[in-house]
Amino acid sequence: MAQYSRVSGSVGLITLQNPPVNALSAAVRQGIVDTVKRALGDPEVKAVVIRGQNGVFCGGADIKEFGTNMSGPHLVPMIHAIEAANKPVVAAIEGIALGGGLELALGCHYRVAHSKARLGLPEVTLGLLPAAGGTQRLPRLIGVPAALDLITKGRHITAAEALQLGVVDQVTGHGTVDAAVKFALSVAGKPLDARRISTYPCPRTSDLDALFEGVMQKVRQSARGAIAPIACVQAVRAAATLPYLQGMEREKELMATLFTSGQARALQYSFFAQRAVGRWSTPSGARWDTSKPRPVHIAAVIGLGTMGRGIAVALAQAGLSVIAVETQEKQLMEAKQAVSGMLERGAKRRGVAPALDKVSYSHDIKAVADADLVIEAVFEDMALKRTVFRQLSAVCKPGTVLCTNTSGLDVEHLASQTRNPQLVVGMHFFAPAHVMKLLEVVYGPQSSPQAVATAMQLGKKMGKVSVAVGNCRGFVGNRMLKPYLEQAFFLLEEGATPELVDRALEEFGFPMGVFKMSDLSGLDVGWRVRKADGLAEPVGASGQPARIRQGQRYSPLGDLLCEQGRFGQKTGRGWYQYDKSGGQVASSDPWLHSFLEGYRAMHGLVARRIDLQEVLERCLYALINEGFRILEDGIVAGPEDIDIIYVFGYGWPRHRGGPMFYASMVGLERVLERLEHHHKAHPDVPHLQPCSLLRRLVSSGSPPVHRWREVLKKLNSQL
Ligand SMILES: CCCCCC/C=C/CC(=O)SCCNC(=O)CCNC(=O)[C@H](O)C(C)(C)COP(=O)(O)OP(=O)(O)OC[C@H]1O[C@@H](n2cnc3c(N)ncnc32)[C@H](O)[C@@H]1OP(=O)(O)O
Repeated sequence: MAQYSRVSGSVGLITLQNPPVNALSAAVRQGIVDTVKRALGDPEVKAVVIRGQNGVFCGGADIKEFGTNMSGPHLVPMIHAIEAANKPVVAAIEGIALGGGLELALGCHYRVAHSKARLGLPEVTLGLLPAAGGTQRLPRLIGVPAALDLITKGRHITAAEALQLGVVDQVTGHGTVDAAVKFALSVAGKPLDARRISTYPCPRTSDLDALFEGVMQKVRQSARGAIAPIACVQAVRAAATLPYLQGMEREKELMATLFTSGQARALQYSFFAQRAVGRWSTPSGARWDTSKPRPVHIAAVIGLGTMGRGIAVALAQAGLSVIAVETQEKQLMEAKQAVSGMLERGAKRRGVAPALDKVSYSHDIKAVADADLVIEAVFEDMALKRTVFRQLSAVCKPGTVLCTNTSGLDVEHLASQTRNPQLVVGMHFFAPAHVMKLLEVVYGPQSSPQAVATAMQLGKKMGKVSVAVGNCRGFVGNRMLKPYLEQAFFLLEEGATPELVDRALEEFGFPMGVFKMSDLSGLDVGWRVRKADGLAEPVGASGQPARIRQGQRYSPLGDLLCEQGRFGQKTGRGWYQYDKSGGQVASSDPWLHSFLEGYRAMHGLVARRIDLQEVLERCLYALINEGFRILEDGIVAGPEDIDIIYVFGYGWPRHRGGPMFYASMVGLERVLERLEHHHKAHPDVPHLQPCSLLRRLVSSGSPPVHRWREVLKKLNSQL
């Protein structure tokens, strides 16, 4: 809706009303059309101001309407009518002007913004382009290079940057609407021809072809298969080379292709999934809206290795007082230097003062006595963690929430070491912890709703996307990673190379294939875990055959590489070779290929031709199958949790929505059929055996992913 009033005698004031972000729903668009008509038809009105209710100008088109039968007036003619008006129209921008919201403002003759407002055309992040004239007006207003930067990245800018670029005409630190009304009165009656952006020629840029070629190349590289950024470049090119109306036609054509694409559906799903994970619930009935978090002012970190340092930085940057504990004096000194450096670099990037005084350091665990919450980040060793939790339980004040940053060990077991197991949860950060957005908050059967709520809220404060998950080996992300890695190893045994497997996954959209990723994170990490699990014993030591362990097919390839000291990038050798220890550019390693040949020969394996499709099916469907098991086990509340974990923590391409969304796009029947096929070929691989939830979903008619929660509830109630 839009409300109309008259202010200061001769200014028509239009207020968009659609909380929380005044999205341009059909009702709002109709309201704008009606109120603009009214203002223009009122002889007493000399100028018009458009604002949004509750200090928010407009968050753009109503995303919830996409995929429905959209009714109501179209944005493009509505904005044209505003631009063509014979009375000045001023946008009063408070809060945000995003997407269609900014396009509406660009249709106005003037823009006045509050200093705290943020503006942008983020459509590309939803798999779209600014199709209400944004790709045609913005380059005409601020030039092609700046417009390309904003439109292809979907970057939000501050009011100060908007003023500098020429997107807005005035910035105010006080009442934006008052300033806009005053502005409107000052321009009433003045000619408007020079204020209609669509009539501007696009500012000339030297060597346009070279500019677009360069940008297109960069965009293709970073898009990893996403089509919207490419369409954005094409649309801006139309602005630079065609008359306005033809450019608008091109914008419409490109948008039509994007609008119905699977990628746009995936990205819009991801937008809502990211918000859905904040409305967490646990099987015991704890919920985001009924569980009250404890206030956390002082947080402590135990163990200042790579993870602990990153966590301390993230906590300090979020404004908490941090007690950083490392028992080894030398490592404490090194950590102090490293943390200070990270804080300084981060502050420089963000243009703020470094929060150095927020962190205090100690080698004594008793220093955490006053902390409201403690995050243990010591070496991934259960015995060590047990000791730390017993100590924490003894030294911390009553009510302190105790968290472990384990990446997969049993949170419940750690809780059992303490006097108050209900106050124990997992906070599984991803490296580097001050950069990566994902946080898995792991609740055990005894974790109190308050402890879960406290960790979830702290994650939010730290700028993380936090997902509440149940306690199981590897939680969600690493549990699903296991079958994925296992398939990659098996494919090598059967004839693939690391290069082939990585190519398939990178062409799918992962930033790095599984073997390059393994080289980056260190092969020794998984080796240690497999040794602890009694899997990675040298052949003969266990009396087990090399390729069968604990009754299942096993590939010792990773262990054999580790036995050779090939730990990946850090040793300059792994699945690839690097120019030096710590080198980052992977190149194919002839040694590895002859090693694989020798391995196959020793085990009587005959290499066969494996294509990219088989790599994708084996690796991704095995991972997805585990996702269904996780849903079946009630480890997460819905598929959105899994998808967000994979997009934010494991490099799953966002334009493919996440593994569970992808499965629903491929078609559950197809995923089931291919898993059955691969399981038949490899009956000794339990991870390829389709999980019963997948079968049940297929029997229920393969409902779309947004209906799985409901179907899951129904299926569970029938058990
Ligand atoms: C074929 C031709 C069709 C023509 C279509 C014309 C195309 C126009 C292009 C567009 O305008 S696309 C939309 C562009 N806008 C955006 O991408 C903004 C998306 N929103 C955000 O980035 C953030 O929500 C925010 C606005 C910065 C606010 O962030 P904040 O953290 O403060 O709150 P949230 O939790 O994110 O959001 C609160 C609440 O509002 C819902 N919401 C936000 N934006 C929209 C929107 N544009 N449409 C509908 N709903 C929106 C959000 O989902 C939250 O609600 P929920 O119930 O908690 O999910």
